[in-house]
Amino acid sequence: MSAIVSIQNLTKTYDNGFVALKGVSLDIRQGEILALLGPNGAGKTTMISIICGLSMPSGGKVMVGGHDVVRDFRETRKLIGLVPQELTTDQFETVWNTVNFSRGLHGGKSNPKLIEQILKDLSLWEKRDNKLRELSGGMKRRVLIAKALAHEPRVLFLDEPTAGVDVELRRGMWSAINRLRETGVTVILTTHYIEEAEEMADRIGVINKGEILLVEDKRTLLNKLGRKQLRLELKEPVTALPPALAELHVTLAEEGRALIHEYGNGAGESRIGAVLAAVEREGLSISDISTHQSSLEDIFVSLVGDRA
Ligand SMILES: Nc1ncnc2c1ncn2[C@@H]1O[C@H](COP(=O)(O)OP(=O)(O)OP(=O)(O)O)[C@@H](O)[C@H]1O
Repeated sequence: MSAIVSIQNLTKTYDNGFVALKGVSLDIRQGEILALLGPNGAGKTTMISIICGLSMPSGGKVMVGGHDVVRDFRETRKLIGLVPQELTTDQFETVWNTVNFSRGLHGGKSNPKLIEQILKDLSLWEKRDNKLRELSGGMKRRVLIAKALAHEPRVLFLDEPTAGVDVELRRGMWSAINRLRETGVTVILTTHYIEEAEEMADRIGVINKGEILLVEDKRTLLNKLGRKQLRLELKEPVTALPPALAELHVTLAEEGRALIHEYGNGAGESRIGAVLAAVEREGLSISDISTHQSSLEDIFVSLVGDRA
């Protein structure tokens, strides 16, 4: 897949001397959903603002659809839709007018059929004649997405699309965003909800203190860094771990009432069979067995420390 957004060695130093981006390089692939995770102040908004031409880079280069975001600002802006966190448009305007006007603002020819489709996709069609102030918070957020889509961008940036939105609506927005991807739009979203990244993203980028810590295919990331844990509850607690089990990297937990065996790519080959056979040989009785796989959240916390 070719890169629709190419970021090379991007730096940003604010006027007060604060270095918000320290040489970020990243290729965003045509048609993917990329989730950018990072704690507060990591530099996500700074990076998006530069890509969207709202802020000047201090160094490095950003290309969108083959155009330089500084030199060819008009060209790149046409290709980009940005969904900010807050709705700043006229609250007394209707949904239809707000979205339709947004298309005109970007120089697009009137296209009522397209606006109708966007509103239907985002489940806003029934509300098209309502004023924005009459909508719920979740609906207002969807109006923001509709506005950004009205000029048919090829790349859509969503800054915290579901912050403060209830679980049901969040799921609705996820499916709306997935439908967008099916139409070939590249989606970059920032989120604090790890679950959102886990659910939606093809790739995950982790940014911290102005640096990209990693960008990885979601499945690869979970396989590479995710650990699995086998847990055996013992009927009778033991005071010491039999050497045969210690050799298999089994540890004792809960004051001798449980045995833990870590495996998975991050912790070497699985030797579950050998562990179970050794438990049997040692004459230990098991009352329960469970396994646990570390989540994206575990991985994220281990990458950026407790600032997540
Ligand atoms: N205009 C500015 N002048 C000086 N420093 C700034 C300015 N704007 C942002 N910063 C600083 O740059 C850093 C990165 O901010 P940015 O908004 O990009 O982070 P973020 O990852 O989007 O955070 P959040 O998750 O809280 O939205 C922060 O430490 C912030 O205080």
